[in-house]
Amino acid sequence: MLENYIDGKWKGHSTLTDVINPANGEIIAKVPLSSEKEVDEAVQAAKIAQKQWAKVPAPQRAEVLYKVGNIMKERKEELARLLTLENGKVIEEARGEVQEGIDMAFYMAGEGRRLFGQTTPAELKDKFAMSIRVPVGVVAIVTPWNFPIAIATWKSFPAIVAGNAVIWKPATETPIMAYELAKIFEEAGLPKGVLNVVFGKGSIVGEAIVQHPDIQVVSFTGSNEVGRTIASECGRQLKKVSLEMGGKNAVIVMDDADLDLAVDGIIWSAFGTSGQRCTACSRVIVHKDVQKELEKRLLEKMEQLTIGNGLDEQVKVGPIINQSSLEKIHGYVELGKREGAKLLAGGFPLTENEYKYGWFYAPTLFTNVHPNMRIAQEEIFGPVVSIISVSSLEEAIEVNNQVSYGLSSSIFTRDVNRVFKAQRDLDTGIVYVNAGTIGAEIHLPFGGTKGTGNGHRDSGVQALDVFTEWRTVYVDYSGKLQRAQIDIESNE
Ligand SMILES: NC(=O)c1ccc[n+]([C@@H]2O[C@H](COP(=O)([O-])OP(=O)(O)OC[C@H]3O[C@@H](n4cnc5c(N)ncnc54)[C@H](O)[C@@H]3O)[C@@H](O)[C@H]2O)c1
Ligand SMILES: O=C[C@H](O)CS(=O)(=O)O
Repeated sequence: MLENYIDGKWKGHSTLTDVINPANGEIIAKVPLSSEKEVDEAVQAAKIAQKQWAKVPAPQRAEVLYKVGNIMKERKEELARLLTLENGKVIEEARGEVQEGIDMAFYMAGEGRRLFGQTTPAELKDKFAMSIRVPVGVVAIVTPWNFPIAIATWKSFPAIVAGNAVIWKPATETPIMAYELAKIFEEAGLPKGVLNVVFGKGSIVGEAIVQHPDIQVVSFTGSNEVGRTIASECGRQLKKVSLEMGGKNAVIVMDDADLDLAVDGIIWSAFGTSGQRCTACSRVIVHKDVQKELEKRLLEKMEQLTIGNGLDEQVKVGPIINQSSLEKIHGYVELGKREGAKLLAGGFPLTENEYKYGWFYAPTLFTNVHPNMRIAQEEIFGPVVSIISVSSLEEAIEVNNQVSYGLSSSIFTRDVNRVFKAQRDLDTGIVYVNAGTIGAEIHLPFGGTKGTGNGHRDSGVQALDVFTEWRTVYVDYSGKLQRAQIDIESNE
């Protein structure tokens, strides 16, 4: 039975819901469905804690993150197995996700000794000017089920090292990672109230967070639908909001590409995590001269994919998170057929034998897809790929950019001129060259253009911009009143 973590105490709740292993339908935990009351309790605790936490020197705040990183490292295998149990992703990817969190802990702990501002000459004599980062106060993070620990670390670690207190609402499908991370923070000695975890529905706990007048920042990762609602409420309240949302990512394969490399990149990006990554490849934009050969090699590789329970080391494609996601994916496949795309492989849920009690979908490949079809425009969030044929690099870039999202893109080519044109013209926050669309590193900014975000970034030092304000400080040590903004000569 999981419990909320508020003001350094574990608090049970009378209303609970089941946490289900998507690979076999087993109930693996029960999680609170909290209310506005618990959100307010957490905010009141956070307000008190933050005042003290902000006064702790940043290098000391960072010590807690070093400890968190070390505990995560010691418990890496156990955390990865729990992650596979609640989310379904295959164990090697679960290990990779936990490692992202560990990397983020050490990276952000390093920021405790940097948190750089700027110093600059002042206009006037005997005057000093600088800008420094200051914490915002109480911040909220709202996270999705597809990367339940990594994304939480991308947000909570910069927030905490910068001197804020955090209210975290994890996705109800994957609360175990949140529970474990809170326990790790507790063991690492984080003062009470600096991190508070409130479990519950987005429509209740999420909305209460967004509405709460004492929460200064909402950092959200999830769907566009929810992101828009959050943004409009935050806009009404003039509350800072950082949004990381969906994607419709493409791999471009040019006629000079190493096709085997491109196939490996597509398979990994499209079917890894069963296509349930914001960065997943769901379009392949291929030069017409190599289309047939690419399709042949893709189909051969797809046949070798083992689908099943992610705890089995041989399995490469795990389950879909739940029944409603499975239905959404299948709905898009049926739509693609009606739109006139040609189904080359997959296109159905797996329901027999070992798949009977879980939610599995066969890796699916469409060809003859027109860029305007809905399957080529909308986020499916499952193992479904559409092949679109083009005749030139310019056309490939145009097709890539003709969607309302802008998260990740990739190009396979051996031509350095094409590489430089592509990285200049592809309208996405992340561009890969001769690699698939997934595999972000935590010390670089992560996020996208257009409908994927609102200009903020997770990860990298850029994450600190979400959780800090800039304070500009002028120190006049002349001992007399000097007046800026009037003719400097008159201040002689
Ligand atoms: N760009 C990125 O960095 C990134 C990374 C991972 C996932 N995603 C996106 O996330 C989506 C999948 O995740 P999901 O299904 O968990 O998304 P979701 O939008 O359904 O839920 C995300 C979080 O928001 C909460 N929520 C739901 N309604 C809310 C409301 N009205 N107010 C406040 N909070 C609310 C949910 O409970 C959950 O914790 C996909 O669209 C994927 O592309 C984006
Ligand atoms: O969302 C988290 C992932 O790490 C992003 S990626 O697909 O690996 O780039």
